[in-house]
Amino acid sequence: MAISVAGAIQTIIEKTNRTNYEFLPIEQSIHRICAQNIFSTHALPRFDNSAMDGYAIRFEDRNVPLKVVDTIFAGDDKTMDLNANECVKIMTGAKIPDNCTAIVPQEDVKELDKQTIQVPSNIKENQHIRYIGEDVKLGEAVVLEGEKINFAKITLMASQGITHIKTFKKPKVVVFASGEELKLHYEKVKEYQIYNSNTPTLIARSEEMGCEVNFIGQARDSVESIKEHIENSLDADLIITSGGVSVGEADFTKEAFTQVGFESFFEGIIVKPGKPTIFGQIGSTLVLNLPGNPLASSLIFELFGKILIQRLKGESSCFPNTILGKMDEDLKNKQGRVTIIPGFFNGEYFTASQKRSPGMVSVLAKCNSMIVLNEDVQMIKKDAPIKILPINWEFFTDEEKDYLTYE
Ligand SMILES: Nc1nc2c(c(=O)[nH]1)N[C@H]1C(S)=C(S)[C@@H](COP(=O)(O)OP(=O)(O)OC[C@H]3O[C@@H](n4cnc5c(N)ncnc54)[C@H](O)[C@@H]3O)O[C@H]1N2
Ligand code: MOO
Repeated sequence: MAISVAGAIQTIIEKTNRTNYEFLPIEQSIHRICAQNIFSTHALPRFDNSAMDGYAIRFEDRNVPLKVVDTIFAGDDKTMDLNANECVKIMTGAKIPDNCTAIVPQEDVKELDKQTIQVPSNIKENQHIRYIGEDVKLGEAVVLEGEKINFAKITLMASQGITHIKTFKKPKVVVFASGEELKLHYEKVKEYQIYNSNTPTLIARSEEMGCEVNFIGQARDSVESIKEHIENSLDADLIITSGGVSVGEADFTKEAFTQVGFESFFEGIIVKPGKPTIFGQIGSTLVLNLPGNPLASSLIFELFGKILIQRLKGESSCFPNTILGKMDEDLKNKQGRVTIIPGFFNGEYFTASQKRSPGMVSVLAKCNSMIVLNEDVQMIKKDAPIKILPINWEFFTDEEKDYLTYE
């Protein structure tokens, strides 16, 4: 029985989670998912310090000549108090005297003689002081379980003296396809054969998403061959196949999966394209059977496969997020199923791809995003607000844009 889009997502979330972990040096943890809660053990700044090279003074002394009694450098371990009408020369990052209430930058100060300075009277109390804990408080969350490690989290961890971090292991994914008409790209094709473009696509996309992907060749269209490929893949967390899920007479995928103890969670999603998608498991290995049609298989991977992999990675952000844009021209739609429309978003307008039949191969090479229309949508008017889901998305463009924000 085919399931709704929302039901399919719910099932994927319920059936998928992550527990295996490994410890990594923080520099190698980039793009991995944190498997522990880390809280700060050092406040940042660790102590009140100067943000400028200049003079540390008591604010109440700003109108009188000040005697320079000492110099404090960053890294000095000096604890002191200022007496009335005294100041110290101080460097950026150096610990300030306990009762210092303003730093005056060197260039704002008038030297009266070698030992005496006068500061401008219009300075502000607490200026140029970086206070303990204003950046990171003691006990504040640094990285939480389920968060993705990016360069900025590495900054935070390094600033806390953390050397290693518990991360979820990369999900192990196996990708293969079946079909007598298919040849892999390094093989010779006869006139009646085509290249298998789905397997390399799904391998690349899974790898891009942070999986450890194994390539195990291609099954022939026979139950025995597909079974052999499945049995060889049962140490994986996820098997992704494409093709053979429909009702054709040469579609042996279902039969082969049944024979190795496949339990299905759903068979078919009420979505266009990609309705014949199947999701289930064999033992502890999850299985996503995508349709053979190349565009259908890629779009289903984008909407459902990515959620599945986010979950397998242990990432708490696993639901698709959207960006608001506008439709660049009227778009007609056939009602009945939730429909995935690939297209190109230029930062303001979304242009639906003219080519989008499920069997096409070339479509996503010219797209960077998609929209997902509810089943009752007949028409999206030009300029209507729409929710855009990124696909190939890096925030760069080939035309130079004015990126400044104006009042
Ligand atoms: N009578 C029906 N026929 C079909 C139905 C249906 O409901 N009733 N559904 C159609 C839909 S929708 C889809 S999607 C396809 C799904 O078919 P399969 O998943 O069984 O895929 P195949 O039959 O093996 O192939 C379909 C198509 O895609 C090409 N293909 C397959 N694998 C690859 C690959 N790895 N790389 C590139 N191209 C691939 C294959 O040559 C076929 O052209 O079924 C419809 N039919
Ligand atoms: O679902 Mo199949 O949608 O034609 O490609």
